Parts: sequence; structure tokens; C-alpha cells
Amino acid sequence: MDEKTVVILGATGSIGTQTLDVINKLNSYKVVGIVFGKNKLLGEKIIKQYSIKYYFSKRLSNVSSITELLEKTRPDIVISAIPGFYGVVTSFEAAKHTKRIALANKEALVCAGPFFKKECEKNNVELIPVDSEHSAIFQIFGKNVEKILITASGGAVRNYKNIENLTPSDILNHPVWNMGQKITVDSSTMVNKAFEVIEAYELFEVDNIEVLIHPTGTVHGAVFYKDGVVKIHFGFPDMKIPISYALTYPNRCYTYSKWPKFSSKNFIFEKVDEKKYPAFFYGKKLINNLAKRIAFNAADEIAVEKFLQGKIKFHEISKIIINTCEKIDGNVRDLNDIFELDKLARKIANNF
Ligand SMILES: NC(=O)C1=CN([C@@H]2O[C@H](COP(=O)(O)OP(=O)(O)OC[C@H]3O[C@@H](n4cnc5c(N)ncnc54)[C@H](OP(=O)(O)O)[C@@H]3O)[C@@H](O)[C@H]2O)C=CC1
Ligand SMILES: CC(=O)[C@@H](O)[C@H](O)COP(=O)(O)O
Ligand SMILES: [Mn+2]
Repeated sequence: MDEKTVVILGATGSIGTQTLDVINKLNSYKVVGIVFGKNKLLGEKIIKQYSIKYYFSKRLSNVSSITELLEKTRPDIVISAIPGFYGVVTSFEAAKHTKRIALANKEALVCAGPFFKKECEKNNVELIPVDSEHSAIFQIFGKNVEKILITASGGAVRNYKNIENLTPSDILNHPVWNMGQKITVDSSTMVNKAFEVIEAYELFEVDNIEVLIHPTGTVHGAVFYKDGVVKIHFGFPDMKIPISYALTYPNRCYTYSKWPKFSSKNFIFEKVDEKKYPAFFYGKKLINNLAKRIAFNAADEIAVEKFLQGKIKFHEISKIIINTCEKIDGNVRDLNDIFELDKLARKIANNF
């Protein structure tokens, strides 16, 4: 097989480092460029270990911008794994310079779904999901679909009755996945799952999307077909599996060869508690309102940061998000509108 070139946006993070581990095990993929943020020490280590030709961060770089890095490398695949609204911007940049985006950053579809998909189509870019549930659905999706199901862990709060006084260290203790801080907090509010409902709506164009709490994280999703068939995606909760699929699709070149047991504990599903996860119930209804989706993401970013800094309590994250979204509406005509709405929502959330 010809060697495929890869650029990793967010190389020092959870997805980025796991991508490097996967590429280590695959034969014909070469990382030609990386982008990272503040972790200069790890950035340097990766550059050295993988002989990375081009790298960009505010603290260490040999190009002037991400655009220049992408222009110089023109990679076959970009792993888009910078979180938040900045990850939306960098995903758009990637769509101009590659053939395939392996999309971990879900915010690009949440905040700019229709525009981002159009940009990918215009440039002939394949959009392959990395998010575990979406990778699962992508692998079992077909024609004549009635409904899809994505599972949720319930995050660190799932076994607590009183969640108001939980601290950042309680919340960052995820029961299933080891991920970056922002998404781990989103997991506990289930804002992550609201994002994922919207992400699934944009990727698969199905609006009948069910979510169930599933403690073991072994069933990632299911597709319900019109003829009564349900296809279920089952496997260990390990992001290297969806990352490898996004890199090697339509082939399966990664070897793992471990599967969870078909025991009843791996097939437990529960309803989501509305009192515990109010932001999830609010957010999943926003699929048809792009302005509020932008506000939902912006307010969440502000609120999560305040929570991690100890400035607000855990349950106030949802309050800030809902309050902000209630104040935002309108048409989104172009990317400029997206930036304006994001800015406005941040201002409202900050003043809460
Ligand atoms: N982790 C997971 O299992 C999953 C993650 N995702 C999504 O993937 C994305 C990445 O998540 P995750 O890997 O957990 O996050 P991490 O926080 O672990 O990593 C984020 C990466 O992005 C870099 N980064 C952050 N801000 C900037 C910036 N302004 N400029 C350049 N680089 C920046 C960080 O650099 P540095 O650390 O050097 O500052 C780091 O390399 C998110 O959108 C998340 O929702 C989706 C499904 C699963
Ligand atoms: C690994 C992954 O895909 C995350 O997005 C995961 O979904 C987080 O777990 P939660 O189900 O707790 O949100
Ligand atoms: Mn997910």
C-alpha cells in the first residue's frame, strides 16, 4: 500500500497521542505535521520521535500558521482533534487542504454543520467520524433507516444522588474513558451527548435519535432498520479502534483481536434522568436551531472553564448554558454570523 501522509491537529492531547500509537502499529502512515497548544515538552518529544517535518504551536513552530503547515504538507488525512470553537476554525482550514478529515472535534458539526459539510463537499473531502458512537453508526449504517441509538456513560456523576457539591477532581474521574478535561466535564453534564445527538443528525441526516445510559461502554450505537432489523456495534471502549478505522477506511488494517464478553452486564441500558442532566434534555432539542446550537457550545465552554477554576458549582454549568441559549436566536446566513453569535453567547454566559 502507498504511504499515506497525516497531519494531527491536537497532537499532544488524548486523541492526538492515541493517533500516534495507532500509526505506530500501522505500516503505511507517516505523520508529516502536527499542531499543538501549550505542552511544549510533549510536542518536542513527538517531533523528535516521529521526525515530524512541520510543526506549529504558539510555543514552538517552524511555520508561521496552521494554514502554512497544511499548504506545505497537503496531507492525505487530517486528524481534527483540537477541542472547542477553535477546533471549528481549524477543521475548516483542514477542509481546504486535505482529502480526508478524520473528525474528532464534534463542535465543527454542532456550530457549523451545514456550512462545514458544504465546505467538505466543495473540496471533495471525505468526512470520517472519529467520535466512538458516530464511528459505530458509520460502520453499520445503510439504507431504510428508521432510528439510531447512541449510548452514554452518564459520566462521573452517574452514581451520585447529590451532584451540587461535586468538585472538579470528582467530575474528572470518568468511569469509562480517559479523555481531555473539557469533554470529561461535558460527559458528566451529558452536554457531550447533546453535542453527539446534533453531530449524528448532521452526519447521518436522521432526526429520530435515542440515547440510553449504558454503564460498560461496550455497545456504542445501534441502527434500527425499517424491516425490523437492529444492527448493534459492540466492542471495547478504546478510542484507538475508531481512530484506526477513520485512518484505514474502507479497510480494517488495525489489529486488536480482543472482544468484550457476551455477558448480561455488557448489555445493560437505562433511561436518562432528566433532573440530573437538564442540559442534555435542553440541548438535544436544538437540532433545528443553529443559532442556539452555537450558543449552547459557547456557553458550555465558558461554564466548564469557570467550573474547573472553582468559580461556579457543578450544577450551575447547566444553568449558564440554558440561560444563554434562551437569550439567543436568529438566522445563521454565513460564517460571519457564526462568529458573531459565538461572541455574543460568550458575553452573555460570562455575565451570568
Ligand atoms: N478524547 C476522546 O476520547 C474523545 C475526544 N473527542 C473530541 O476530540 C477533541 C479533542 O479531545 P481530547 O483529545 O480529549 O482533548 P485534549 O484536551 O486531550 O487535547 C486537546 C489537544 O488540542 C490542543 N489544543 C488545544 N487548544 C489549542 C489551540 N488553541 N491551538 C492549538 N492546539 C490546541 C492541545 O494542545 P496542548 O495540550 O499542547 O495545550 C491538545 O493537543 C474534542 O473536540 C473532543 O470533544 C471526541 C471523542 C472522544
Ligand atoms: C469516547 C467518546 O466517544 C466520548 O465522546 C464518549 O462518548 C464520552 O462518554 P460519554 O458517553 O460519557 O459522553
Ligand atoms: Mn463520543
